Amino acid sequence: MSAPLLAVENIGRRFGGFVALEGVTASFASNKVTAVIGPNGAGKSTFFNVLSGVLPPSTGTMRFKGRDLAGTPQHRFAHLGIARSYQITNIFPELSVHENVRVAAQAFRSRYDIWRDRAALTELDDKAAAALAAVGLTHRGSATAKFLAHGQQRALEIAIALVADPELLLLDEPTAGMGPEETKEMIALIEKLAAERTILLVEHKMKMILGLSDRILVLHHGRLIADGNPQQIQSDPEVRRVYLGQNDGYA
Ligand SMILES: Nc1ncnc2c1ncn2[C@@H]1O[C@H](COP(=O)(O)OP(=O)(O)OP(=O)(O)O)[C@@H](O)[C@H]1O
Repeated sequence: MSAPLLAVENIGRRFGGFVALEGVTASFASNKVTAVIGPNGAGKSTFFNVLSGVLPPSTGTMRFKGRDLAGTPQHRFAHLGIARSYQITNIFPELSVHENVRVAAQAFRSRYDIWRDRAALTELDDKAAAALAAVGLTHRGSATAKFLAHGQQRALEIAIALVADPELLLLDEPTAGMGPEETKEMIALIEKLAAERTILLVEHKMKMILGLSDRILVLHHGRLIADGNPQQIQSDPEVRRVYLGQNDGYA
């Protein structure tokens, strides 16, 4: 078995006296889709925020490709190969779709050579075009971002994350607010992206998770209560007990 892309050990996070995440140990192999699920307040966002460098963990260690991430500032995460999308669409509404991605590509590059020469600009344009192609938005490149449909805005957000060429892509509720058709398109996109990188997602749509994920982690009260493939998770008695009476559609 090859070394995991990301390995976390005994990760915890406190907010004052409140323990939002405790003792989570897991490792993630390359080119797999892993979903993180759990009832409201289970610690999913906190886990994501820790994995993407938004919040430092209070306890535990994280290693990415064998490198200890302790003390790594958030902006370095993308350079190391970890990028994320957010739960709330996070784009510049007045810029064009292409400009949104190019600005991200510009921000990602070394600030010293951005305006160096024409070739550097062409490179940024090419990078933006490749990211848009990867999410199927080439045909909307010149549209003003605010006029995109919700599903396309979420795809644009993913394109923005892709300019860093991440090996690990964290998606926070990528289908939030989507109807069945847009959800189907997003699933197809995630499947396509997963062929070339590792994907971790937080989602509430259980049917989607069971169909899409190679592996599912279940958090409850900040603890990892189950870790397995969709079949194992579906038949796990503790998971069933936790979801009983929840409105997450688990069945
Ligand atoms: N910045 C913070 N300060 C204090 N408490 C926090 C903070 N962020 C999260 N919490 C608490 O930590 C717990 C876990 O929250 P978190 O948002 O990680 O859960 P979640 O599983 O993502 O929930 P949801 O499904 O509702 O988004 C909750 O009780 C929440 O109130």
